[in-house]
Amino acid sequence: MTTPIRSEPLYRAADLRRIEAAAAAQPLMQRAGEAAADLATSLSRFEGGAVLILAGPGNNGGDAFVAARHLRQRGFAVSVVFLGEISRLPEDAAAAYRDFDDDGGSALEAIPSGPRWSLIVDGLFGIGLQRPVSGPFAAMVTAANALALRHHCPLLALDCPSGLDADTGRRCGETIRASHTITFIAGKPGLFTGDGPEYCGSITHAALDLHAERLAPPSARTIGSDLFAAWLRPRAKNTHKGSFGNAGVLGGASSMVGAVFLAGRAALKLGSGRVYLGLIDARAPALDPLQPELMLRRPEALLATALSALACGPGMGGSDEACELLLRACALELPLLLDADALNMLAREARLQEAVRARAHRGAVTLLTPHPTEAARLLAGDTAQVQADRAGAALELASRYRALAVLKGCGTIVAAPDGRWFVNTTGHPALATAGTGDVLSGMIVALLAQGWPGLEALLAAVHLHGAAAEERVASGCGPVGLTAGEIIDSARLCLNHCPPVSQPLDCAWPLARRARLLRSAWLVRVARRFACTPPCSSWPRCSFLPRSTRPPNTSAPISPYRCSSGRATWCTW
Ligand SMILES: NC(=O)C1=CN([C@@H]2O[C@H](COP(=O)(O)OP(=O)(O)OC[C@H]3O[C@@H](n4cnc5c(N)ncnc54)[C@H](OP(=O)(O)O)[C@@H]3O)[C@@H](O)[C@H]2O)[C@@H](O)CC1
Ligand SMILES: [K+]
Repeated sequence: MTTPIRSEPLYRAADLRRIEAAAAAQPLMQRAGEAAADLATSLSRFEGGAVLILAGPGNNGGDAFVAARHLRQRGFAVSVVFLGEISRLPEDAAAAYRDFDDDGGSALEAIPSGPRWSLIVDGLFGIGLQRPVSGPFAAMVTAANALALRHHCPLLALDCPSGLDADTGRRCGETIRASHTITFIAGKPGLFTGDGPEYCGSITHAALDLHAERLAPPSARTIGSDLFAAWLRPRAKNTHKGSFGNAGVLGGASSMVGAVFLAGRAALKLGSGRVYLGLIDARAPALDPLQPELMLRRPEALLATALSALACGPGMGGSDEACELLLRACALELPLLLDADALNMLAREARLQEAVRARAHRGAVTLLTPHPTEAARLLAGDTAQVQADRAGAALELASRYRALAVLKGCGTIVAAPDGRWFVNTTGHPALATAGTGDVLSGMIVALLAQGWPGLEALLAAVHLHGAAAEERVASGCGPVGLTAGEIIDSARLCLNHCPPVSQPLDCAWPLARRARLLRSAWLVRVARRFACTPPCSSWPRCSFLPRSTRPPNTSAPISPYRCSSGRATWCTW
């Protein structure tokens, strides 16, 4: 399993500007360029090989000039192609160019044809991208992508791939398809949602000696198990099935009964004490032979059952009967999850919308889990609009329906009506198959039934659902042909292996801070050993992952490179 342990802060460009302003006195561009050069050194296919660096007209180009100078000094054959006017460079970038020039470097106007590139570095645009990449910039992006493919060399993007909107994850014209991205100061939401994961490759974070959260509150967070670890309590000994809630699933119109079975099986295996299914199809079987623990009922009987939480929508259809059942479900005072057909009915029926909003007034939790097309229906827009700003769409859903909202897809977004939002970093394209949404609904309702709060249940289920797909693919079951039902056992495995809040994480920082205050070299050594994996020379400036929270059996390196200066040596994604 490669489940991220810690949630990380994410900043939109406007919020990052606040951090940059607060730290304006610090040589951030020098640190960014140096961290980029460190990573470039470890990525380059040949020591001292030919490195192509693209520099743009803003500060992203400045980072590129600093990196170029360092790489030249380390013996690489560096070619910098600069698109812009030197006289119009911003102040920091102009200084970076002068240093590069003074060091004997020169900027070219076109990509030289001779060398076999060992590495390509993209420093065209970062968070300052304003419009679609076109004209000579687009030609440069196309050429860089083609060269990286032809020369089988890594393509390293500085801060974010040029052409990718770092706020939204939307492609804006021609876009660099990076194999690696080094992102500065803090993560940006667009790297993790929409087109971001496809275009960023492997993401490394260089904090540039800043602690972003001390300078500005984050715009959002990635989902890590620390966000819900408090609810991962060991089961008490003196318990019984009644201690873990009654989950209900309502749906299963004619020819769509399987959706309810999938949700029900997932609810059972994610720990709900009892699971009841209400099937609309009058000819539905009375038993799930593969999961006889599930209790099948007529929908009316399900709504009369003492449930702890209810999911409505899997295979529900859109009949008048389904709509009436949904209205009755909305009147119940229990956590209510609406998915699939229930969302389509909600988009269509004003009285349902009223009923959902009324739940918020009564303090009843409602959760919506649309995919982008369902979200578009709920927002009376189109799918492209939703995908253009996934976080914006999820927040709008949460506020319009006064409900917790999940916008599914690559980099699932979880949004709360109070404006908080989260981006999931687990998952796999193997999930793009029928029934995986039903499984997610079952997982969520299981956690709700066990008494989890709505937001934590959503965060955990979304995170574990993605982790389960990764686990299935890693074990050879997929990506092609992975079925929704196969995810359920892995989700159970992931839940049972999910680490609760770790002690070292909580106690290492205070210990380390105290050590620094006391200037005790011995205590510092102890704190460092306790906290860092691997022990890191740049402590306490680096971020550390406690040994005990390292994902078991992970093949992914925690720290893919270690810089010679001991600066910015960490990667958490
Ligand atoms: N500030 C700091 O402290 C630090 C900043 N850092 C680095 O700076 C980056 C942000 O720098 P930035 O704000 O200068 O923006 P950047 O991404 O270089 O682009 C702006 C330029 O591009 C132009 N332009 C935009 N879109 C275009 C298009 N489609 N086609 C053509 N031109 C287009 C735009 O022109 P304009 O729109 O003004 O005409 C302007 O000239 C950040 O990502 C990080 O890498 C790090 O060093 C850490 C410290
Ligand atoms: K870039």
